[in-house]
Amino acid sequence: MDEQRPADPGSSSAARAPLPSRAGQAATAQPPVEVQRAAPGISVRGLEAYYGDNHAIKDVSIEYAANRVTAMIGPSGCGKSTVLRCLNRMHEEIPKARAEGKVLLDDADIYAPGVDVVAVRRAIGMVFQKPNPFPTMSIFDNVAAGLKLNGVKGVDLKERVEESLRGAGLWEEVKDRLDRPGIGLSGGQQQRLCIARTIAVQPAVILMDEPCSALDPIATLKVEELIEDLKARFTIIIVTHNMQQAARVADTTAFFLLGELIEHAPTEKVFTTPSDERTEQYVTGKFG
Ligand SMILES: Nc1ncnc2c1ncn2[C@@H]1O[C@H](COP(=O)(O)OP(=O)(O)OP(=O)(O)O)[C@@H](O)[C@H]1O
Repeated sequence: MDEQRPADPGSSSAARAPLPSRAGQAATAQPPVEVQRAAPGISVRGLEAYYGDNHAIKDVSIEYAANRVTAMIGPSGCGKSTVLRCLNRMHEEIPKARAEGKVLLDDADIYAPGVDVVAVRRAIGMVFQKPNPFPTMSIFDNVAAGLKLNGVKGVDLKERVEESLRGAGLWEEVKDRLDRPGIGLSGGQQQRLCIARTIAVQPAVILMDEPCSALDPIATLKVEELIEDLKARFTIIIVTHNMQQAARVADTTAFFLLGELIEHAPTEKVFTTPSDERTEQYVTGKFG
């Protein structure tokens, strides 16, 4: 990592505050978020990740600020998805894959011995590239399944499903056909259904791995608007290949190259006056 780069935005106490100050973010024009529910940030220290002998992630330290959207960008194979999967311990599900280092969620290391991995994934939910509703289930059951799979008990299912579909901006479109199959929805609606399934569990953080790459421009816009709304209640970390998308949705952007974090700064700075030459070459399309 470049020692000369500016301090990570959202670092230390800023990541914990309900309304994190945006130190060094004067260049960003975005208004402050009206936080409806304070979510913790994630602090990564010295993360190393391997696939067998392949040392894919090298000494990554980064602060993902609370109630903010952080985008991770970089050329194919630079390690964005691997870092993302390390943030909720999905990486270790891949045979021969392992990770070292600390990932702190509100000061608790999710890699500490004895940590309940199911609880980690409940707190840090994930939305995937391709919408993946359960094919045999209704719209209602798809959302309720998120709760059942995560062992959430004692909630009013109907209430939580409605609240989650509203939160995902889908309620008005599906309220009269909750018993119809989830896969009968359009691609964009399916992705919002998957987001509803994720938020039904009330995680603190939502990880998104290229959530719009299978969607058309209109569906993409809806999901991007949704991401903007969701940060009032969740901390959002998104991997995207699309630099315009990062510029539209992210408060801060992290640029990765060959498994290393090169630069993490307010999005506008990354795209206009990056500190590292490699970032500049990437964002101006000179490689990648
Ligand atoms: N399941 C896997 N098994 C072995 N190696 C993997 C696996 N997934 C990723 N890798 C390797 O880890 C490195 C980082 O890959 P990763 O998928 O995290 O990059 P990425 O930036 O998300 O790429 P892309 O933008 O193409 O999705 C690459 O060298 C890749 O080949």
